[in-house]
Amino acid sequence: MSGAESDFRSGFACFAGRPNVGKSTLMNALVGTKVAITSAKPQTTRRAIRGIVHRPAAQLVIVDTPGLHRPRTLLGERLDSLVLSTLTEVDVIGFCIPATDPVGKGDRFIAEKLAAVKKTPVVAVVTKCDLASREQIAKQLLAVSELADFAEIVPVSAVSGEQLDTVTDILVGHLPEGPPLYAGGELTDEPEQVLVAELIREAALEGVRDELPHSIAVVVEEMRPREGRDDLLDVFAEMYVERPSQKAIVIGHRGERLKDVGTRARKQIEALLGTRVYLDLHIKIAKDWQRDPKQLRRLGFYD
Ligand SMILES: Nc1nc2c(ncn2[C@@H]2O[C@H](COP(=O)(O)OP(=O)(O)OP(=O)(O)O)[C@@H](O)[C@H]2O)c(=O)[nH]1
Repeated sequence: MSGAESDFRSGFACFAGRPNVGKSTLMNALVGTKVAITSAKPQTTRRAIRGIVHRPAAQLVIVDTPGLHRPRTLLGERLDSLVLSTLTEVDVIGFCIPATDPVGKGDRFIAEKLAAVKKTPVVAVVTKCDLASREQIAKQLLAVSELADFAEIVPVSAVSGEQLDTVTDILVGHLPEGPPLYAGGELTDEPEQVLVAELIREAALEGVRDELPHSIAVVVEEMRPREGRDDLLDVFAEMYVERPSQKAIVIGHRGERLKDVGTRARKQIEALLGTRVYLDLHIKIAKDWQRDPKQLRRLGFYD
């Protein structure tokens, strides 16, 4: 490795914190205008990626933390392996606490959970500082310092942009040395429907990748909030295989496999979009779609 390469740092960060503390806004502000929710996954990491911060000497990949965003799952029995594995897989955790609210029970609860993930350093990020006075910020920094033993504490405002670079620098400081995980151009700006389709395809391929390496395509026909419910998104998707024998594999004995695929895909989609999802998934046979230009276009593979 050359000297320049060995100075390069790359790795993963995630943000935790109570709802509404400004995690999404901060992530988007750090990533800049090129916000990309992408499901691209390096190596074995299977997390939804929020965005990638490119620096001359570093690449910071911000991943979503399902569960720790939402009190329902946080307080429920679902502070489960998914959340914990995300927390242990990242190189640094940003714990967001707003400057505007007193430190409370919810913050303490999350702080304890984060402290239990001993392996991963936690940086406390005091958000929304544009809404607080200097004294308020100073007091909050002190209160936060008493909450747990953080690697660092940094005040920031995603809205005014104050200290955004500092937050990035601090997070990057906790990344290991290593080459970029993504090429600059690899950062896609794909629409959500494409990402959702990709998550369903991934779930369908699990366990049958060898049998059906390239034969599954997924198209999300429609995504819309359930009428009268602002917490539920209906996702209508079609999965295409090339032959009846493949359909049988995907469906599995008594439909068990398809049910599993639906459940796993739904969880991933919920984590990506941060909302509850009803997934309506059907399988269709598109005979030899890989060799048919018209079908390829329909399935989203353009020349
Ligand atoms: N003034 C100000 N408002 C902010 C800032 N960051 C976030 N907000 C606002 O706070 C609200 C919540 O922000 P989000 O980024 O959605 O918070 P979140 O933590 O991702 O929320 P959940 O998705 O519910 O977990 C939004 O109305 C934001 O516009 C900030 O730095 N300054």
